[in-house]
Amino acid sequence: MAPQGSQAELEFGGPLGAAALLLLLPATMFHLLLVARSGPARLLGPPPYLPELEELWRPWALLLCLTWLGLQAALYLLPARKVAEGQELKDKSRLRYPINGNPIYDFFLGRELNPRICSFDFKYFCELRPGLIGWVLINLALLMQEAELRGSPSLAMWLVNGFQLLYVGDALWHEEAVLTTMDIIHDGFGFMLAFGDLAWVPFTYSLQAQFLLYHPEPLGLPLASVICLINAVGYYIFRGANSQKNTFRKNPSDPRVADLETISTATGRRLLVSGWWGMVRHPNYLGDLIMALAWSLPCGVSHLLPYFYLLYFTALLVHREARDEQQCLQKYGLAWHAYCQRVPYRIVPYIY
Ligand SMILES: NC(=O)C1=CN([C@@H]2O[C@H](COP(=O)(O)OP(=O)(O)OC[C@H]3O[C@@H](n4cnc5c(N)ncnc54)[C@H](OP(=O)(O)O)[C@@H]3O)[C@@H](O)[C@H]2O)C=CC1
Ligand SMILES: CC(C)=CCC[C@@H](C)[C@H]1CC=C2C3=C(CC[C@@]21C)[C@@]1(C)CC[C@H](O)C(C)(C)[C@@H]1CC3
Repeated sequence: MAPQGSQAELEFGGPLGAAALLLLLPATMFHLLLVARSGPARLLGPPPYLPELEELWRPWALLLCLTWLGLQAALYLLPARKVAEGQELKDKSRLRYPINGNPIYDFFLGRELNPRICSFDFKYFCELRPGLIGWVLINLALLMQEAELRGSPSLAMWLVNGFQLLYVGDALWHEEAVLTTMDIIHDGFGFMLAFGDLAWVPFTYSLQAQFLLYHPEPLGLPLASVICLINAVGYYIFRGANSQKNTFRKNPSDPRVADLETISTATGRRLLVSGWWGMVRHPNYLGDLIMALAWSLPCGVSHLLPYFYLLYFTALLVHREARDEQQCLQKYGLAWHAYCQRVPYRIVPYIY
């Protein structure tokens, strides 16, 4: 988390940006859900209707959410699990004093870096399990609803379910890699991650399946094969890049990465300058974006709504890349400049 106090560099547009996002994120999520089930499914138009307040309050829905979190928390606490050591955190041994923190900014980004009760780590717990598995369950429910409605799920629905199941399965399989993300090391546990993990991910990441339930899209085998190929290329780049960096960070002399070219930094850590990380400075983002495209294509091109994820995700990754760049510049100084000269493109080769 950025140091607190007057010299702290504020991110996300500071308190004003944080206040805007506090309102915009829930509003966008409701808008998308209302629009997805309307006939015209117009992303940019007003919502077709606004539900009454009573419609938004169902005691059993709250009970369901709490049961879901409780179940995930119980599984998380199971004693039969591997204990992994995390990265050294940015706040190391420094004491922090709550002087003049901006309440809106702090509420959005969170003051506490890794809030825990005993061994229960709230941020780590929320980052993966309830939201990501919830997303797959919502997708599955929509697939079954389509089967009830139309006799069988459409090919487009199968593709969207399959691609996103692969993505979530991959995240859970490589669970330990989450410990090196900026969310765990750098960001506090505030509204952004709590809302992002528990509401935004399951409800907006399942938008394509929601759209398909109300707007069936006929899809032939040839086009479906091309879309599968696009997803496979994206996944290959995403997994290849993430695994290469994780292997290198764990053990630079691992035979799978030992031959790659690197540059030294003053911290003693080295930076990869060949392999995936010699192509662009964020090859994993490129793979993720290609997959995002493959998740939207089964929904056809008649509506913008199924492409919302691709648009939002592009903005999120461009912003995230800029934040990471800033942090790496602070960490590695001149060595980072040398890396940028050697690998000039950030995400898309020869374009960006
Ligand atoms: N679906 C979704 O909503 C989202 C998905 N993601 C995905 O999460 C994954 C993780 O992304 P993220 O946490 O942003 O960060 P990255 O996995 O890209 O990690 C960035 C860090 O990697 C290290 N690094 C950078 N360049 C090099 C290099 N050349 N050699 C060795 N190490 C290097 C640096 O840390 P250090 O040197 O300290 O190791 C840097 O801070 C990505 O695949 C991304 O696409 C991310 C956000 C949202
Ligand atoms: C502005 C806004 C909507 C903020 C919320 C952002 C969060 C939804 C994302 C921030 C980083 C994330 C990651 C994943 C999911 C989305 C959030 C929480 C992730 C768990 C998805 C699966 C990947 O394999 C991953 C584990 C690498 C990834 C980590 C980052």
